[in-house]
Amino acid sequence: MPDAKATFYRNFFDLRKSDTLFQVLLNEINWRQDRMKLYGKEIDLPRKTAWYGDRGKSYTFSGIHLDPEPWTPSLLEVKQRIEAVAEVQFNSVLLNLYRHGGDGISWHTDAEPELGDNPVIGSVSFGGTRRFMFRHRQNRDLKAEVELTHGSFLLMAGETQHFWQHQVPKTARKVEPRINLTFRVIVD
Ligand SMILES: O=C(O)CCC(=O)C(=O)O
Ligand SMILES: [Fe+2]
Repeated sequence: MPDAKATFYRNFFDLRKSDTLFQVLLNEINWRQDRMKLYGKEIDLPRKTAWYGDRGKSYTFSGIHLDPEPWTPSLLEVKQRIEAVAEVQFNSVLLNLYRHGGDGISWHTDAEPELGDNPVIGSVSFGGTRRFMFRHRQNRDLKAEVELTHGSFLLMAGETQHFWQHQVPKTARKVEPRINLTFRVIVD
């Protein structure tokens, strides 16, 4: 991918660890149903979300203001493992729960001002495989995609968020529930 710095690690967590983390996160995370404005109407986001992190690192996402809940042991375990390769210290994580194929996230960049200029985003997936698609903002013919499998880790850095949008499309196929964790660095 030109104008990007993205690295994919397929089996970053082994199967046993991934199975455990999926179950623990499904049960222990305080999943919320957030809403967003779409053409003047309030609608449910097509996924459940949660926001955990260091105290005081609050964040605005799609017009929703989120205060972080305190780290849990399993979140800290995942954070430590990915920090070893990401070479940054993450201070917060946005979690997404895609319950079925009707859940997804549409085209966007992770370019909120809280993230600074060239954000490092560490994205970990557990559960059902979903497509993760990229498209270049200036040249829409430039595309890339990766299957985000159980236990995988996608690291995005450098100018990726300036030049590339991403999405997890909804699908009519039968897919298992999926948990995604996007670790971020909120700068103050
Ligand atoms: O579920 C994913 O893999 C992507 C989530 C995402 O793009 C986000 O939360 O900003
Ligand atoms: Fe994103």
